[in-house]
Amino acid sequence: MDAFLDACRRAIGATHVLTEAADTAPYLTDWRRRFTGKACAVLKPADTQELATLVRLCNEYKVPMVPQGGNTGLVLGGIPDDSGTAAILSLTRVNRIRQIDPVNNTITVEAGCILKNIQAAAGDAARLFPLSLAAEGSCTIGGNLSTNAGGTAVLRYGNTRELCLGLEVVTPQGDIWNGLRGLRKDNTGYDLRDLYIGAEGTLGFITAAVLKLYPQPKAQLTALAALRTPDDALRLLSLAQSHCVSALTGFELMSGFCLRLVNRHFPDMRPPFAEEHPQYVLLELSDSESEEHAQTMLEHVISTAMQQDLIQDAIVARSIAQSQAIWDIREHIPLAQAVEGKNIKHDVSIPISRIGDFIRTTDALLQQAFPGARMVTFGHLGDGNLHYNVAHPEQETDQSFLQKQTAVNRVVHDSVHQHGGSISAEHGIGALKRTEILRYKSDVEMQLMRSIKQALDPLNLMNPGKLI
Ligand SMILES: O=C(O)CC[C@@H](O)C(=O)O
Ligand SMILES: [Zn+2]
Repeated sequence: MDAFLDACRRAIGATHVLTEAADTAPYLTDWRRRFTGKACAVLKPADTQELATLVRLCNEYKVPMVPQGGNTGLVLGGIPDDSGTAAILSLTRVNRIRQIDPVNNTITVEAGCILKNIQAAAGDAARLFPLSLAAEGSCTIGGNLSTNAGGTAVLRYGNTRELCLGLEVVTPQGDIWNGLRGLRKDNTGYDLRDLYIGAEGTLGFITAAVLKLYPQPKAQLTALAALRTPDDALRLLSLAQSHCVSALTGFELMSGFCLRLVNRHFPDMRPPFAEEHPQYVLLELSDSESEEHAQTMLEHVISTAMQQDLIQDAIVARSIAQSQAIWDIREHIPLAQAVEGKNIKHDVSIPISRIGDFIRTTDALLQQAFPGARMVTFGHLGDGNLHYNVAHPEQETDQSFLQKQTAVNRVVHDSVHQHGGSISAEHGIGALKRTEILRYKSDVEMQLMRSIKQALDPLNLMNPGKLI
């Protein structure tokens, strides 16, 4: 191990090879503090070349590698196991914006770029990079690509996969594949780009990407509606989609319990309604014409929904500050959950038409099996993606409830499966869901995935113990 670390120090400079406990600690525990792993070192290369050199060294010394970006993941995809054999390859210094091409509507960025910085660079060029999620101030695009992250604008712009035109990747052997093509059409063989996106670093490490840019909308409007049931929210979704078509860029469902949690832990944040309601929906419109046009569309949707008794109350933000206040409530749900205690997360997708039935059935099954369990149900309803998280009963501690994780997962994931859904919509599989997918994917599908892994990474050094 000493020889390996010395070689790493020669390759990237001793200050970028972290081995002291105080230096490595922030890289070893996940954001939710569910698990602390061990590593022989945290290696911080400056660029693709240095990363490739480190990967070659890891091959030579047979050191497993765990890639890490902003460490905001929710499924333990960027945390090593507790054997202490792996090296963490932190991409945070590989963070340049290489190029913006406003005519091609593309931006070329390195994996360690923080998402918010990419949005800002696009904004400076009068363009929009639409990927948006609560962790955008610290998550990195390499992690977004490796998990095929979703977020709050997938309804209109798609997930990270759909925003990516090309990749640069360091292969498991330490070669550099330059696939940084900014092409919208390219039918020249297997789509390696799509193979690497969502592979969670198990097939190689993404070091840079060409991303799509869009025109900036002329106006953005946010509204918050109060409703009785998820089924009413689905009817509202149909209404808003048929009236606003592609101008509807966000449609987020939040249960009354989610907003009570936010208010409990962030007392300034509460929905601006006189009474509490069972469900809420945040709608966002991005309009290419004008503020007035957006206003007219949104008011039409809301008044029609009120006439049809789909919504009980609603507020349309009149300023950027009001819009931000509504988004703040939504974005604080993950934070409020973290303060409340460690819950059992399920990031699921269900055919949109079956979501009402999924929530009703699964709530009842859980209440029967785990009386007092509290469902924190929210998410990107327009994408059929629910965060169906289960928090401990008030009379039980979170640690004691976590012991029941496998049994809780069984109820929820079996129900997801029965409703034709997926057990990971946007967070990935990581170490946390790795055994779960074995239950729901066919043997044929798992065997195809294993064959790909074996062909590309025969030594199993790339993020071992994750996904597959
Ligand atoms: O806390 C969660 O379960 C979801 C986090 C994130 O995907 C979100 O939509 O805010
Ligand atoms: Zn989400």
